[in-house]
Formats: sequence, structure tokens, C-alpha cells
Amino acid sequence: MLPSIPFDQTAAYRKLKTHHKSISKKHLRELFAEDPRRFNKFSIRLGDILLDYSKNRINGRTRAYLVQLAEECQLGDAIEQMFTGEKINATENRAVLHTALRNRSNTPVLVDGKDIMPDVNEVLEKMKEFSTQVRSGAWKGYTGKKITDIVNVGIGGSDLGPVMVTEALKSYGKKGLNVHFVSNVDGTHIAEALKNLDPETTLFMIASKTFTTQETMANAHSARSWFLESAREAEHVKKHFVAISTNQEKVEEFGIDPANMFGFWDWVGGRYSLWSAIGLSIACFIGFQNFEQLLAGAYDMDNHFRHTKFERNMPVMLALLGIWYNNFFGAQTEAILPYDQYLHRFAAYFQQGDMESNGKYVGRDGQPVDYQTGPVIWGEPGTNGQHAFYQLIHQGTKLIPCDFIAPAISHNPLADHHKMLLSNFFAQTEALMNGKTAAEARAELEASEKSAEEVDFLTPFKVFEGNRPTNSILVKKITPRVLGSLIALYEHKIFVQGIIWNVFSFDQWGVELGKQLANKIYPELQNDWPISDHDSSTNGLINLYKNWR
Ligand SMILES: O=P(O)(O)OC[C@H]1O[C@@](O)(CO)[C@@H](O)[C@@H]1O
Repeated sequence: MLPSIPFDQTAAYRKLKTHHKSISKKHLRELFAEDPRRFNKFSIRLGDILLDYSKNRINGRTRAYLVQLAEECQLGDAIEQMFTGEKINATENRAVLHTALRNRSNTPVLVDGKDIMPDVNEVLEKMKEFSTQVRSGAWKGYTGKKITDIVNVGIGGSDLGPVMVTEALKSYGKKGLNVHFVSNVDGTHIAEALKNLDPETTLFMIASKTFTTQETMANAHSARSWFLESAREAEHVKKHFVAISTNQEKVEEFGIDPANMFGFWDWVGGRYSLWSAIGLSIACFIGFQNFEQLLAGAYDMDNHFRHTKFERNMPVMLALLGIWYNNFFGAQTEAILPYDQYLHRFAAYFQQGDMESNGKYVGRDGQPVDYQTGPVIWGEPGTNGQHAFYQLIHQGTKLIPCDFIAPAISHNPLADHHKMLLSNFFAQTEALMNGKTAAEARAELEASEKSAEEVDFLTPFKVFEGNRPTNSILVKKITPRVLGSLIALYEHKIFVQGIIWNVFSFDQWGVELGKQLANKIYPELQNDWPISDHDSSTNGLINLYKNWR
């Protein structure tokens, strides 16, 4: 069982509160001027990944107190409990073992006294065989044609991970084999996805841990209807539908042959499941060898996380910095800004990963916490964000800690594009740190031959306070292995923050109430009778909908 330690009652927390009063008065310009070795002191290198956290509002003492906070919250024990299969997901009485899915050492991992690695490896072998058959054309549709299009039907963790990874590794995709994703119950999503597909060469992957999720089951039934409009015979379903789930009973109930089912287990959280059979669409698209590289990259980060002292530990430092701004500077959000168009779904992926894990107000002691927990995660690729919301990041009234991510090598080395992209990547964190003083702004305006009145008027609007904190994550190239490490980096950051905030990060009870109420309203929409048993707003909305439809 995880320890339950209210972090705001630790000695380290008290030290940080006092320390904050002084360090928060220092501008990043001063901190860099004081210490020319700041980049060396506050960066961590792991293979082809560098985390530069020197542009944060910290000094050595801050780091020491933050590390002490982690130690007082018994982070080390919690890490070992996770990796060794303790049931740390206490409200669901489950272990949390997405790390076992990429345990490339194959050392035993016990759940209820049983080594789970043979099961993990059996599913990986089945994924390897299946993905090889699909990619080679050996797997044929009901008219004998090879598969050209895979449609993954799933939502949340059964969608976001495969989407993000297949987009991020698009250049590793197989020509002539396309992946599509249907998640929203909005009929538009599946209608648009199937519009140009051929039932004879389309393979559906129904991905659902529970195999009960309303959206996924609705889409799965519509997909089957679409397929049978052409195929007619139910016996053809088995060549065009596979299931990815923990729930064999529901899979069989739907009509998918257990032989076409790829299983996983309740100790895999949905938002941590892309490493499991939920990653089948990834393995088919990029090939099983590349999928294994993805696993290997995550394993690299797991080892780093599990065996590195906290001040040299990438996930731990990323997590502690997030807590520094969230709980001591009052930051409410964090932006993830990948300077790589292929990573355009990376922030969206961690909206679920982070916000569904730590968006909690009840502590592990069952009591409401009296401090901030999970931040709002958002972000878009650079340089597009610069033309959308960087105004607020640079000159707004809100503090927004930003993670900038970029590859040194592009998969598309076209003309000077990558140099331009990287110049923006480097410039933005420099600008956010240094800002522009009134004197600098005034001098620029004076040099532009504006009148004295214009210079006086415009100067305040051209000043940049700077002192806005960022992390820079520079990787050599977004390969499957590097991507695997990057994803695991953020997974473990989320874990560390949940431990320190004293919440349970691996359940998601907060998604249940909306579902319950939707299941109550859904039958009310089956007729045109006016509704009156909700609040006036809900009644009013439903009745107008009925009137209009
Ligand atoms: O994989 P499934 O069981 O269909 O769940 C889909 C998603 O629904 C949830 O909101 C839980 O209900 C996410 O946690 C989960 O990833």
C-alpha cells in the first residue's frame, strides 16, 4: 500500500515555502548571470535525449529542497511498489504494470504470486505473427484480397496512444497499408472514416479494455453493419474483425472469435496501454520490429527512472518542477509544445495521461486535499503555436510553464525548413527567459525614427517581462526508441506527481457520473414526449432538441 503523506506538512514543503519568497524575486537573467555553468548544472542527458531544465526559476537550493520533498514523500518506495506489482491502484485493488509490458529483461514480475511475463510474451508473439501476416498480405479478406486499411475503433486510452504513435512515426509506416481511427460516438466520425474504404480490404480492430464502452460498442456495431452490407455472410466477419480487450466474454458476445482476440490485463491502465495489444494497430503500421524498438525505448527510461538518484533523474526533475510552479507559483496549466509536426497529437495524448491520472481532489487518505493537484495540460506543435497563443505566454498575466521538445534531425530534410524550425525552438525559450527591458524596447523604437510621443506611447506595449520558465527537451531524432523513452518520461513524471500530491493516479472514477446520466437520458430521447424530471436547464435543452430534430 502506498504511504499517505500530506506533502504540505513535510519539512521540505515548509522550506520551499520560505525559499520561494527569496528565489521568486530573482529574474532568470540574474540566475544565468550568477552562474555561467547553469546549463551544465541543470540538464540531464540519457542517450539521444537531453533535458535542459536550466531555464527554470530555481537554483541549487531549490533543487535540493524539491528532492527532499520527494524523499519525504517516500517516492523511492512507491517506485519499487509499482515496478514490483504491488496493488497501488488501491480503489480498484489492482497492480499498475504498464512497465511489465516493456520489461525487455524478462525478469519475473509477480501479480498474486504468478509471473506475468509469460503471458505478456505470449501476446507479443501473437501480435508479431498477426502484424507480419497483415503486412505481408498473407492475411486475406473474404474475397481473397490483402488488407489495405486498418480501422482502430476505440476511445480514450484505446485510441489516443495508437493515434499519437502512428502519427509520430508516420515515416516508418508501410506504403499501401493505411491506419484510420474512429473514437467519437458522433456518427460523423465513422461515416467519414469509412467513406472511401473497401469492405473487402478493410480490417477492424475493436479496441476496448472493458468491451462495454458506449461509444466503442456503437461504432463497432455500425462498422459490422457497414461490412455486412457488402459481405452479407456473418462467417466473413472473422477475417475483418479482431478484438483487443481484457473481457473475452463480451468479445464473444459481440461475435468475434476468441482466436481473433488479443488480450491484456486489468493491471494495465487504459491511458497506459499502448504498450499492450492496444498497440496492435501501431505494430501493423510500423512493423513489429519497430514496435519492439518503441518498447525498448520505454524500457530505457524505466531503468533510468528506477535506478537514478533523484537530482539526476529526468522524470523526477520534470515532476518536481511541475510541482514547484503548480503549488508554489500558482500556475494552473502546463503547455507541451513539440517542434515536430509528426508529434501534433503528443499534447492531446497527455491530456488524458496527466489529467485523468492526477485530476483528483481526494487524497489517498480519503480526505479532500487542501492544495492544488493535477494541472491542465495543453499544447500544439511549434511553430504554429507561435501564431496562436504565444502572445499570452509571453505577455499575458498567467504563468504557463512550457515544455519545448524538438528533434535535431528531421525525417523530411527539405531545404532550410528544419533550421528555421529549430531557430524558433531555440529562440522562444531564450525570449521567454530574457524578455525585453523597457530600455531595450525604447531604444528599438527610437532607432525606428518614431516621434518622441510615439516612442513614449508604444514602449510599455513592447516590453517583455521574461522570467517565464521553460524546459527544453532536445532529442537526436524521433525514432521508435526515442519516442518510447519520451512517452515513458512523461508517464513517470505523472506517477511522481501523484505520489507527492498523495492521490491515487491510476483510477478514474470522475468519468463515471457523466456516463451514468447519459445512460439515463438516452432512453428519454427515443420519443418526442416533453421531459420534466430534470432541472429546468436540462429539461429545456432536451425539449428544444426534441422540437428541432
Ligand atoms: O478501453 P475502454 O474500456 O473502452 O475505455 C476507454 C476509455 O474510457 C475511460 O474514460 C474509462 O472509462 C478511459 O479511462 C479509457 O481509456
